[in-house]
Amino acid sequence: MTGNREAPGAEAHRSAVRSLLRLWPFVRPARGRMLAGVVMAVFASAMSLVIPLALKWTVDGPIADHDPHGVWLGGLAILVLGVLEAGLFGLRRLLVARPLAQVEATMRDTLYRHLQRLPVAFHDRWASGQLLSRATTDLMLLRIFLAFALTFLVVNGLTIVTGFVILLLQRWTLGLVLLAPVIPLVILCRSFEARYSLAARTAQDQVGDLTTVVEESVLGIRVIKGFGQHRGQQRAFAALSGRVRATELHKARLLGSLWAVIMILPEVAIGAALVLGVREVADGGLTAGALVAFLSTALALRWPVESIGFLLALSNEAATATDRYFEVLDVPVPRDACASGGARVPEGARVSAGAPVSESAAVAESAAVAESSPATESVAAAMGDAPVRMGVLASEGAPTAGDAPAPRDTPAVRSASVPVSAPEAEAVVGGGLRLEGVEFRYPDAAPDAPPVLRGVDLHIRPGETMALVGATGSGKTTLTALIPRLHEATAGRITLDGLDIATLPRARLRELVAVAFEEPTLFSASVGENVLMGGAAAGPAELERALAVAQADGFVHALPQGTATQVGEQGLSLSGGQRQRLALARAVVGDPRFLILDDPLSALDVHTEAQVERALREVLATTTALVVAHRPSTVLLADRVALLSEGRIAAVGTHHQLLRDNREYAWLMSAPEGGREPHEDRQEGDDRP
Ligand SMILES: Nc1ncnc2c1ncn2[C@@H]1O[C@H](COP(=O)(O)OP(=O)(O)OP(=O)(O)O)[C@@H](O)[C@H]1O
Repeated sequence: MTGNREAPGAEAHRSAVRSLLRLWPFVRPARGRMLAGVVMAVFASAMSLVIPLALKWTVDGPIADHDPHGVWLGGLAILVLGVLEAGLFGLRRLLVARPLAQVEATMRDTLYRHLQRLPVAFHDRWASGQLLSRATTDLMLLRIFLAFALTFLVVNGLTIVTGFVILLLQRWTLGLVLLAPVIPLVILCRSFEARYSLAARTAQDQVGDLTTVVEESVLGIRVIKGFGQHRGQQRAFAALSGRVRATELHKARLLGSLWAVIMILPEVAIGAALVLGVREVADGGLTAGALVAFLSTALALRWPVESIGFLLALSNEAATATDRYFEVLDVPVPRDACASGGARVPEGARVSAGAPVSESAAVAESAAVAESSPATESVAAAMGDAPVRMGVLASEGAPTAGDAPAPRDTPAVRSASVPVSAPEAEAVVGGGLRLEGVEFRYPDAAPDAPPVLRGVDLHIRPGETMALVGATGSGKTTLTALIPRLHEATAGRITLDGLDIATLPRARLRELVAVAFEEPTLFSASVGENVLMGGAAAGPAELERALAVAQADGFVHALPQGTATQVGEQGLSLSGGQRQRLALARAVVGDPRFLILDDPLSALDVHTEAQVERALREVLATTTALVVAHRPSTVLLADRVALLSEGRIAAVGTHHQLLRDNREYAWLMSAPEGGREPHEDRQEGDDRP
């Protein structure tokens, strides 16, 4: 993933409260305990307001009357109130910790599931660090807000109101003196909120960019070291990190200035009340005990008032985190992607697309996730809709008439493990893989750029293997990505055994089609788990067969724990050829009806390639396959070859026919002379011979 891709920018003006209200569907299951926590915190704060009253009673009563017994009683009452206050605060923490950890886990789980269901085009557009930071830093900010800031905003707000009522009741003149700073403070807080929320958004986005750079540097460490780019990379990182630092300092300055005013104004007001109060005591208008109680109440309100600054800051950061979270969750998921696994988004949490399911489903799902093993879960989750072992639609249709030779006569009929619906059985008559007038343009392509594919017509008959050949950048990978609907064709239609893939449920489509990509991606799991991702119903026997087909059995069994050996992150502990063979094994393990291979042998040495080709021939004989090929040896696996040129299928025929009749194909398949690459013979901008 590249760091250049952007995440949608911040809305400059939005209400923090409105943003935070969107958390309700997730918070609802914890509402009982959260409310109980607030009640406890209110009681605890009430204790802090009752203590000054006990103090007043002690000073004006037993101390004034020189009653040692009463003084002890007063002291004991104050001690009990203090212990109660501390105990209630501790209990509150215990009460909310578990449900809020669950809220965070559910939100993270929902985000992850949603990401798995979003189309590839979304992942092309979003930088990985932006998604990572939403799933980690932002959710942590939200937990802190829910566990701490939200409760204390309520409790401290109530404490301040109650405290001022008590102060006004005790001595309204002195109470008004303390109330005087409220108006400037409210104005200040409003201006702070607007500025701080912008700074918080910038900081959180910058942390996302920084995460992307760290991730890319770690994954690309070989390239960075190989090209001695560590200093350049370090400079780029330092520049980004400097920007994060500057934003954090800006936030600290904003918070610091708010805090200074929030602390100074009440101190000044308390000082003024003290002077006036002492004068009243001297004039005999007020008892010493009443003044002590008044000032103790005022001092008990210091922390609630002073805390408003950073509670507002935390709330703004949480509102920003909520916006960032829902920016992803609001991206519509293709409807059938939801249907296959269920969109585990609490009711009301998502505003667009896909039918949200109940929050209890989300929680139950999260519990199930927690019980499964991390490795298996991560692999299964990475697959999104883990494929069920493929079945067969029905008997093959006879090859249609055409000018090319008939495919090998090995029928692609196997025992069905997935029930075949009536429409599927009817549709199979026009069997094979067919592309009709297919057009595709990348969503982020320049508006004036021509589509990558325009009017692609191609028919691969049942059981046939078709090689797809074309110049670099001609759109071969793009075309293969349309068949399992990793991207949606912008026009035209693609049918599998006569069924339009646009109407097939995505889960069904993925059962029918298996893909091995040019870049073999492996996950942090065992070799066996990586391969078995290609066939949920496949067992040890299928695993062994797939490894043998991909000529991977030799090296896999030589690994310390055989198929149970863990491959490192992204399979980097294996060679490129080994990874490619495992990716191939994964594609064939589910015995797929349609097999799409994107240059599957590119990283193999000639001897291994020859061995893999031999084994692949057996697999290809029983499937309908499209194989992207750059080399004659790979092309020879196919019955026919399609030449992709300028976004269209320019020619279809056997390898030898095309070599003879098509200059572009002959040029693409010819070995470079004298070490010169074919494109060196051409003019700049000319992609054809
Ligand atoms: N995500 C994307 N967004 C925009 N354009 C893209 C994207 N992916 C590929 N392209 C463009 O689409 C065109 C076809 O790319 P594609 O990868 O399909 O070619 P290819 O024939 O498979 O090339 P190669 O033989 O080098 O693998 C290229 O011009 C490429 O720049």
